[in-house]
Amino acid sequence: MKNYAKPGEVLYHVGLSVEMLQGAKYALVPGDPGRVEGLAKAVDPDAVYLACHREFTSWLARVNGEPVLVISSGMGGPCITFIVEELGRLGVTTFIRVGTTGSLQEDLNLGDVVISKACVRMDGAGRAYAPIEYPAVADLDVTIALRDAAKELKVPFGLGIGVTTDSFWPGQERYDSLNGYVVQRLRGTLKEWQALGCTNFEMEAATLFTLCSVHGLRAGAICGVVAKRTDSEAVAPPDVYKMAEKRFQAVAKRALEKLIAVDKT
Ligand SMILES: O=P(O)(O)O[C@H]1O[C@H](CO)[C@@H](O)[C@H]1O
Ligand SMILES: O=c1cc[nH]c(=O)[nH]1
Repeated sequence: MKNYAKPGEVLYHVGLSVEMLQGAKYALVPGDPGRVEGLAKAVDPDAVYLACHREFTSWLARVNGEPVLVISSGMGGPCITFIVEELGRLGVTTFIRVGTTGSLQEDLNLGDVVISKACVRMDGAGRAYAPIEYPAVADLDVTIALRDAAKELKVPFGLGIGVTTDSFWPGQERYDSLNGYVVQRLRGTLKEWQALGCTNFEMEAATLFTLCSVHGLRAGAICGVVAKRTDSEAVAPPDVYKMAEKRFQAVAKRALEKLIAVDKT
């Protein structure tokens, strides 16, 4: 039996109650709190601010009349566990991560979007929920909605297996860290993920997928490419981010419309 929140109960970390969510079953989840308002208004110009607790800034939007929560997760696996645990208790059943990423394949360019059908579990938080042999897979319907939306909007996209890490620097084999050092265990991993056909590095999707599968919830992920790791370790300038942001906002909105329509049938 699920441990749902009681009426009037404001959950400790996200600062939200069932009443504030107005029945929202869908959540769009960017990492960055600064991205929430823009995403909420792109989805619904009349979206309203809800709360700001720790890294969790939240707004409520409507898509075809259906309430949709837009809430930041903060960075990394541990942070996104709070989103699944507390929003799950508030009745959210579908989570779409809307983030940024570093691409691993030559044909995934800066500003493109990448949809994850599964992720390699290089995170730590997910291990508290399921042994490492358990796969981090996205929900099929959510993934298809994201793919079809990207196709329809003619947004350049890739779809594949991402790699979720706990560390932006050595975990993603970056040598431009404070001490420039990557532990032996992680040297050569960039090439290996590329050889295995993985699409991208980011830091939350595997944890989200693992927790959602374990809890019987749905999850998907779409990320804009802000670093092209076949070329360099650097993060691209803001104009690239802006282009990616417009694209992932549009795809997320269209995917939600599709998903909501399918769910109603
Ligand atoms: O842009 P967001 O959603 O935060 O996602 C990516 O950006 C952060 C690192 O720069 C990590 O959280 C990573 O997953
Ligand atoms: O290279 C990148 C870019 C964004 N987010 C990541 O986790 N890695």
